[in-house]
Amino acid sequence: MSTNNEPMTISEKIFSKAAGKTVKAGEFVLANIDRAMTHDITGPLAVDGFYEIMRDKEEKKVWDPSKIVILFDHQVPADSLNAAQNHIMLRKFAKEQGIINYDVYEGVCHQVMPEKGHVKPGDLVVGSDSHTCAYGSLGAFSTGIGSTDMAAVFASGKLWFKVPDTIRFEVEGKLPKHVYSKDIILHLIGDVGAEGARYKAAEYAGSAISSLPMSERMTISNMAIEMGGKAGIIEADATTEAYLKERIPDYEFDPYWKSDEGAECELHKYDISNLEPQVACPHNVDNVKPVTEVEGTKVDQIFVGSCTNGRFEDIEVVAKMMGDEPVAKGVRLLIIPASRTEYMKVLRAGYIEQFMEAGAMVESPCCGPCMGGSFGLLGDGEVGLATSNRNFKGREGSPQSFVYLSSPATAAASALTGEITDPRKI
Ligand SMILES: CC(C)[C@H](C(=O)O)[C@@H](O)C(=O)O
Ligand code: SF4
Repeated sequence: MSTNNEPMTISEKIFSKAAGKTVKAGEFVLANIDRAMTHDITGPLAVDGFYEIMRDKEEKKVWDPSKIVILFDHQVPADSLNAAQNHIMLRKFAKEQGIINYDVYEGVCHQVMPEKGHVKPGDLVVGSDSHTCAYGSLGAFSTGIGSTDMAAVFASGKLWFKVPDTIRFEVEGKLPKHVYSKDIILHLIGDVGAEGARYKAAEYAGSAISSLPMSERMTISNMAIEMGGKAGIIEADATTEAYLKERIPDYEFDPYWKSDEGAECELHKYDISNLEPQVACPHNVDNVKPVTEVEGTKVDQIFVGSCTNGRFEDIEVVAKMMGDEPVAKGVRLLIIPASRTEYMKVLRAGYIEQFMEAGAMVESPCCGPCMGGSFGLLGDGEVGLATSNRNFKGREGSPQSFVYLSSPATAAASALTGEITDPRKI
């Protein structure tokens, strides 16, 4: 795509393809969207906005139904009359327009989108959800937009962007035992802060990233927004290729979709060989401390799930660490696999029986208590530990509650003791 030999970032390459001409960071472009995702919370407003835009048109059709995906995940199964009405409205819209619609049983949007093969390297993807940056784990430029922007995408398939600058995190070293990609991303966010990557495309590279399996890469890309990032990209490699070949029959690896050597970026280097498990403390995601500084904090509820850490691999870590031990007295352990597919893997491995024996609760795939809009809420003064991505005041229920964020391993260790516990000591 490049017309000269200047090195380009992967974001510049993707926006050049989407704009049909070579563009650089800082330029404003009208970009063609490859894929658009919306869900049960932000979808209804996008649909209303779409009809508003189309009000004078005789034919009120979306630009390309095959490029839109509608999912229900935040309030499922419908937990209020309002949610039920929203589901009805979106089902009707999807049917009329011929749009793919994953219903209440399928899972969390950011798990289902990659899982069902809706994203590939080099794509420009938008979703009306802030954690849409998760699909950067597949080498796409993927970002969250508002419902009114989504209405414009439904109508035209295009959206204005400023091509972002790049902030590149080169992470080297081998992860110590019981330390996971969640600890890496919490460490990075704690280091650069909640605004550290504002309107930049975060790129994650280096041996510590390229050695991660897809499940752990998704955790890292998912949380780019918690440092203000517009995207969170990991260039595609053999691991990505193997994941995509199972899902997109005609997928062919294209080495073009990566940042060129020497492309302009703000570079941050890390060595995680001695990284401790990390915990984000109330009430900000960048309030990150090593677990040893917060161990002993009593917890009332532990939530293992969400688009950040609700995959089979995450839940397996918990199952293995807990073994035959019960959940500590007085603690509620809530486990919610991120999708039906992940749930089935957990089921087939025998872990659901193990968790139920241990006194945990296992729920069908959904966002659950992640953003406090559904069930499993925290009451006044309660302390929650979660494997999700946000711990803002009131995020999981009462504004008088406290949410800590950690890896599944730290969550499992804490479920056994009833207090925040260093998984290396179990
Ligand atoms: C409901 C939705 C708008 C929201 C988001 O955009 O992130 C939610 O998914 C969240 O995690 O807070
Ligand atoms: S699991 Fe949480 S972070 Fe992910 S989409 Fe749902 S509410 Fe948002």
